[in-house]
Amino acid sequence: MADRLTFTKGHGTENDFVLVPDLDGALGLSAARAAALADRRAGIGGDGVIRVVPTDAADEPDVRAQAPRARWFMDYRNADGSLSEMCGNGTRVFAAFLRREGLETADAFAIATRAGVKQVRVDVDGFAVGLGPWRLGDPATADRDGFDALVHLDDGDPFSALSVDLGNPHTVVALPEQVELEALDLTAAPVVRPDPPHGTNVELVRPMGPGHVAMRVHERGVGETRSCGTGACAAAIATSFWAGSLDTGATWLVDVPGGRLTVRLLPDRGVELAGPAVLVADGAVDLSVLPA
Ligand SMILES: N[C@@H](CCC[C@H](N)C(=O)O)C(=O)O
Repeated sequence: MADRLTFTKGHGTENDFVLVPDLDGALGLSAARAAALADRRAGIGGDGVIRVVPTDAADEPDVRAQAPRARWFMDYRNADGSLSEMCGNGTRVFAAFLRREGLETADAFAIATRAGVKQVRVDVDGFAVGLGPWRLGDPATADRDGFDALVHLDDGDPFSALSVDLGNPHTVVALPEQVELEALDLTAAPVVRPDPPHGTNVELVRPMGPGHVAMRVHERGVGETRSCGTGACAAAIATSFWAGSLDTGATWLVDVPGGRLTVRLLPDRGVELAGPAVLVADGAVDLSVLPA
């Protein structure tokens, strides 16, 4: 029998992931293998691939340093194989996997990520995860003008935008009233100026009412996805900033094509994301069809 790689497929508001358990850290996960697993025709299919690995077996010293506080590391790669620092929806699906497998048994625990240790707790609808601290990309420009970037979607006028860092980079567009969110063409990557040095995820946001926005997202390393957890936090933070009230304690509902997320703004630039996590299937891939 050929050697096989076991996996679990999961999603959070239809942001979908292939989870690869590497419980002794012996397996590793190359960019080419992650991209092959994420391929929706020749692989399993997903917006990202998450290796589940003991924190003390991580390659990066900054991650290994988190081992005393968090036992498991969410090693995240986008569908194109690129590394990302953070994935908000991924943290919930990762947490659901750890609990189902008995790797974490408490209702609250910490996980290691490239953006630092994150606290997870079981919540009514799934899990809630602290994703802070956040920061604005260029606070001086943002404070002066409300915006620090421009986003070009096609040949039309660019949209004003605000960069928000949640460990990974985001650029949030405030859509003018006459522009329909559903009508936007996100098949091509938006062009952002000034050019973000490490690329960016782009969120297009429409206010729906007090504490409520709708959002579509073009993810770095993927394309348009049906949800983005860190993007939902960035959307809530940017919308609060534009409204002049970064109220801690405020709760935001963020509607995405794949469902609804809840974002809570917390003191000291904290932010908590809550939403569902679904483990859909388990299987095994013949290693001979995957790149090393
Ligand atoms: N979908 C994720 C974000 C995944 C990483 C992102 N594409 C990046 O490169 O930063 C989320 O739920 O936050």
